[in-house]
Amino acid sequence: MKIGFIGGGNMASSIIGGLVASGVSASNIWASDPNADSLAKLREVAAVHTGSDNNALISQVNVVILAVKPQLMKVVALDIAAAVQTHQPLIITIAAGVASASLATWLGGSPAIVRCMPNTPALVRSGATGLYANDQVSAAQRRQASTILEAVGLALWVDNEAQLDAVTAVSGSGPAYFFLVMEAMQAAGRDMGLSAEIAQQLTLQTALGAAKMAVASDVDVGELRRRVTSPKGTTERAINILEDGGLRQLFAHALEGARVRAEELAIELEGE
Ligand SMILES: NC(=O)C1=CN([C@@H]2O[C@H](COP(=O)(O)OP(=O)(O)OC[C@H]3O[C@@H](n4cnc5c(N)ncnc54)[C@H](OP(=O)(O)O)[C@@H]3O)[C@@H](O)[C@H]2O)C=CC1
Ligand SMILES: O=C(O)[C@@H]1CCC=N1
Repeated sequence: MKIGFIGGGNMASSIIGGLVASGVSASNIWASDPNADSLAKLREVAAVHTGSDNNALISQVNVVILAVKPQLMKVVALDIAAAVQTHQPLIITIAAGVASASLATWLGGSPAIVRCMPNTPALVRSGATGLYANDQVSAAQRRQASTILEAVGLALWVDNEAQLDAVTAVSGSGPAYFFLVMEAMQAAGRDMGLSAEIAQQLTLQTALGAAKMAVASDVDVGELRRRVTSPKGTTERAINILEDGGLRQLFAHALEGARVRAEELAIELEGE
């Protein structure tokens, strides 16, 4: 597999780091980006081939990962369309909100497209990615896409593209919800007299420990919560306050808002 990244920013850097750490040779990775600083940072991650010509990259590889900002996707796709039609690589797009049909229209022909939604913990190889393949993607190309995204964490396929909007709401935006909860817990700890440093360390270690336990556990997270909650104890008091405040409904409402916004973004980008 020869893999080319168009756009060599944060996400490209993290995926390249994951690929190399998982045994892919840097000599099989290309990246193109007009930003010389971005390319220099990538070369610090691994000795990949770098350049500024997106079309030259396409002639070298059989998998192209589009990792530019969503708003740039149309102009980049129109520019590489002829080369993609000639060389027929698998196209993997990680841009939020760019529908595979829009991308296929811009590229022309019948391109094999995998659209995916990763998240920022990919930067520390603990990402969660949802993937969708259009009808042109072969079984071998699906395996290639899985291999690439699994290099930076969990990678799960969804059956239809609309489900990527739900993936965006759950795991794409998800790290921000947990960061918000951590911010709130740290602030509450400080308000109760802990130093900022202690409130922060206790909060972060608790988040890490809870996540590790949840992933390793053979019971669901509801049961893990009940095991912390002693009858008439401290946790019960706090949980009751959160439940009475409508936390579950608030989360349902918030995630539905994110899902609807993902739908809106796709329509906005289609029209650009
Ligand atoms: N960060 C996140 O939380 C997530 C990001 N994504 C998606 O990943 C994609 C990349 O995000 P991220 O890595 O954070 O963005 P970055 O801005 O870090 O990287 C994008 C890179 O593309 C470069 N670029 C600009 N124009 C071109 C061009 N014509 N050809 C090639 N490269 C170009 C940019 O250069 P310059 O800086 O000079 O503009 C920049 O180096 C986005 O589409 C985003 O939606 C998906 C899930 C999560
Ligand atoms: O907030 C956003 O729109 C993007 C998509 C998922 C994470 N960040």
